[in-house]
Amino acid sequence: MTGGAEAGVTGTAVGRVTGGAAVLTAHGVRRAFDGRPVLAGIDLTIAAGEVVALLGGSGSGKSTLLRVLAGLDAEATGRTRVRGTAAVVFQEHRLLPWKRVGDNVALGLTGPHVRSRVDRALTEVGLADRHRAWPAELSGGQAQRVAVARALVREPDLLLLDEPFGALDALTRLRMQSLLRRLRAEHGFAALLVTHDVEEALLLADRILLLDGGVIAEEIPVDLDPAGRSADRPARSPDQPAFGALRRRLLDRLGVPAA
Ligand SMILES: Nc1ncnc2c1ncn2[C@@H]1O[C@H](COP(=O)(O)OP(=O)(O)OP(=O)(O)O)[C@@H](O)[C@H]1O
Repeated sequence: MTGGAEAGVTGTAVGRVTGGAAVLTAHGVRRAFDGRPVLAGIDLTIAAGEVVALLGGSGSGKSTLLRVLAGLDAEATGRTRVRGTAAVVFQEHRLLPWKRVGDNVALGLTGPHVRSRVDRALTEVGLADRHRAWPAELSGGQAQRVAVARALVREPDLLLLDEPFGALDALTRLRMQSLLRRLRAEHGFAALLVTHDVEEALLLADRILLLDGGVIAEEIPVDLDPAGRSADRPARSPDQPAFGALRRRLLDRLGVPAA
């Protein structure tokens, strides 16, 4: 998906991103359901290559905001702009069950090198040999890897991720988090990650935004080791004291009492 104009939200693809430029800007985004405001004026900028996590309580409007930014909500108002190419990964894999894995990844691609691009993307998510499998033959984690490959094959400047690992078991989720860190280090895409999971936000993000009362109520830079700018740097760990302190601060802010 490329950032494009949708009724109510103006968005224009204006070419590839160059270093340091904002890959996403949103200004004054509002959305109400049945007269009840859910987004009440959101301003947001994501720099090229930056990973931003969007945290907030259940029903705070995280998925609504992501859908607006993805150009999937015609009713929202405000301005959004994506520079370059954006791709979305949802909590459910959304693969077409009647198409083989490779054809799902290739969906909508044109040009002479589709097959090799698809093979490369599947290899990058560890599924080089599942090209001809049907979605029903995959585990939940594998299906979600295919969904990531389908996004990756578009060489996105920005990934919009809506609870992408939320339906996976804890071990698979950890594997997917480290896959995302590695892919980000290799490809340098920016990402907006909607998550319920404070630890996931701290492991992956450069910056955390707290959505509350329809606005970005707080912005917290994650001042820990880089979350994967380079594949060989040690990954962040929940064992680090600074990590624990930030986790506690976020849980307090979300109203989760200390154990
Ligand atoms: N299509 C819709 N019609 C009516 N109300 C909606 C619709 N989509 C979302 N809402 C309402 O908007 C509010 C925000 O929903 P949203 O799914 O964006 O929250 P969320 O922060 O992603 O929640 P969760 O963390 O539980 O997924 C909720 O009160 C929800 O009921």
